Amino acid sequence: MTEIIDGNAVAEDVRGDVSDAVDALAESDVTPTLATVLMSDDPASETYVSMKQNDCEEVGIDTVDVELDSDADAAELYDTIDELNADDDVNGILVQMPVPDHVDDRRVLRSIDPEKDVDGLHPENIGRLVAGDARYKPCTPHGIQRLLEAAEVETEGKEAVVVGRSRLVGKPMANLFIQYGDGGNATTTVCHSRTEDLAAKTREADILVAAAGVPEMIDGSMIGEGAVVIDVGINQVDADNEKGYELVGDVDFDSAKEQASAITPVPGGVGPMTRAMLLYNTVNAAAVQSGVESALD
Ligand SMILES: Nc1nc(=O)c2c([nH]1)NC[C@@H]1CN(c3ccc(C(=O)N[C@@H](CCC(=O)O)C(=O)O)cc3)C=[N+]21
Repeated sequence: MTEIIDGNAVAEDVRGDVSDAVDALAESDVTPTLATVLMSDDPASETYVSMKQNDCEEVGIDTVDVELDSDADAAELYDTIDELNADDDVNGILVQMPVPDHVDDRRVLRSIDPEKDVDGLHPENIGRLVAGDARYKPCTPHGIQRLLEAAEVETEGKEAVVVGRSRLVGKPMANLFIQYGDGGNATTTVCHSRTEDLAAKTREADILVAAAGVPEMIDGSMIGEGAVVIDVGINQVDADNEKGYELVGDVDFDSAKEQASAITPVPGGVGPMTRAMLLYNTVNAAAVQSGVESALD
């Protein structure tokens, strides 16, 4: 039987740990605060940001909610970041990606105070991650590590194949797989849009992470028997329902499930874990900034 890895359940466990850590910080009069910054009219981005705020409320993290017009000057966003950097009440800053084309997203990530960069995307934090000295692990790859751990999937000595080389997922995921220690020590291949004979690579995977952002591009014929399949895709495709769309992954679930020993669904797989690890990073940020020990490792 193929195991369906339940991201909602594992995320609930993480939120429980986070909530306990928030209670412990309260004894030192510390309340973690996350600022979310949204500069987009995209309904999906709006939904994700409001989900992140609801998650915070559930575990006792305060939020600051900044929304900028998508056609505002880029300077408004840079100024907002400067203000949040200077605000001692704010422990974590998340600028929802993507930002509009007229904004330099690399400058955005560079300007967030690295200690408040709970997304783990500042060059200093990426550098530390690659050096094996991570401060905040980027939320999606970190969440995937937790999912693999929860499903008791060994990575050591295994073939890990990551499809996609994004800043948010593919690059940090591959880096975590090659690190020493638990959740690492995997022989790692990164595939992308220029890879020749993708299927030959993906079929070799013991652990396959699909993070290319192309709906259902990985089907059963591309998966080796018994592989563990982690689907990072959250693609909206038109559908004949109330919302007018449905979410599909980068993996064709039905055919992939025939081959895999374990697989994450979409929705209910990686997505909830990404949000849970943001809470985790925010609590650790609050602890570090207030000089209190965090109950989270
Ligand atoms: N600075 C930044 N950090 C991010 O972490 C970031 C970002 N920008 N931009 C966009 C992506 C996307 N992302 C998601 C997180 C959770 C779900 C999620 O919880 N999805 C639910 C379903 C949601 C639904 O029903 O629509 C699930 O898969 O079960 C989705 C998408 C974070 N991202």
